[in-house]
Amino acid sequence: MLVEARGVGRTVELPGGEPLTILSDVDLTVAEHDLVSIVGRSGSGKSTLLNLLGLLDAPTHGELRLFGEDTARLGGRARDRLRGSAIGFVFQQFNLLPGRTALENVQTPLLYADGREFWQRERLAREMLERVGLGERLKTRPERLSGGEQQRVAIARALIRRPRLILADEPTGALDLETGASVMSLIEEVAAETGAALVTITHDPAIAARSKRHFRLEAGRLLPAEHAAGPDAAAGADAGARPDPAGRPLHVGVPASAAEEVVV
Ligand SMILES: Nc1ncnc2c1ncn2[C@@H]1O[C@H](COP(=O)(O)OP(=O)(O)OP(=O)(O)O)[C@@H](O)[C@H]1O
Repeated sequence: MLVEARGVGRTVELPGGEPLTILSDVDLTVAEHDLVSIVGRSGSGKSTLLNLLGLLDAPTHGELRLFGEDTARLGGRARDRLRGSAIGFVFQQFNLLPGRTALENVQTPLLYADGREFWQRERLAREMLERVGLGERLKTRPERLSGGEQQRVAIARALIRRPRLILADEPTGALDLETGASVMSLIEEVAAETGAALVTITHDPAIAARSKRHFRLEAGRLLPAEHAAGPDAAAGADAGARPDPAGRPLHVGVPASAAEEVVV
């Protein structure tokens, strides 16, 4: 199992000393090849949960095991190492280094790798950029690429170490509908090739519908999306068959029936 969260929560202390619970009692398991979506209103705790799964923050309650390891037992260096080698992040804002070429951006994670990955970083980065369809833009800087191309560079950078877990936070939030769908297809294809699991946080029901399992966060609690109420409820049972706002059928990467499967 890649992720096993049991009763996971996070409470922070406000400046006045009062506790604020941001997440509580989250139970979640994620296996290889899993495609999980999490929707939720602004402030419901989505980024907080993703930061826990990405070893960027630590839970204050419960048990979080990643790749079989109890994360509470990991020291700082072990966490950094595990994050770098096993987790790939894709963000809404592509977070590319300006002034560096696509090739340089994609190589960045390998600067901290050992052995073959380090020495062959340029070749690996070139292969990855070819894989995402940017083999002709290796020497181009992000500021001269379109949003969709920049996200492809970010995906190549996130996936160059073949992470077992891909965490995507609003990966299509800055892209138009069609570019967003093709970027999602690309992430899903690369995840399928490597057996990685993909956990996507999104406001977009069409993006959520592409997953196999659907959840929503409500005031810090993780619920199956079919129990949802409110504007994001469409990410649950029937989202796979919904037309997009322009009235076209959605390009979904999974059969509509898969969008109905909710497993907790
Ligand atoms: N360190 C912190 N101290 C105090 N409050 C925090 C802290 N981190 C997060 N919060 C609060 O916890 C809630 C959840 O935050 P989080 O960023 O996880 O929400 P989100 O669902 O990702 O929102 P959005 O969709 O707007 O990004 C918010 O109300 C936020 O202000």
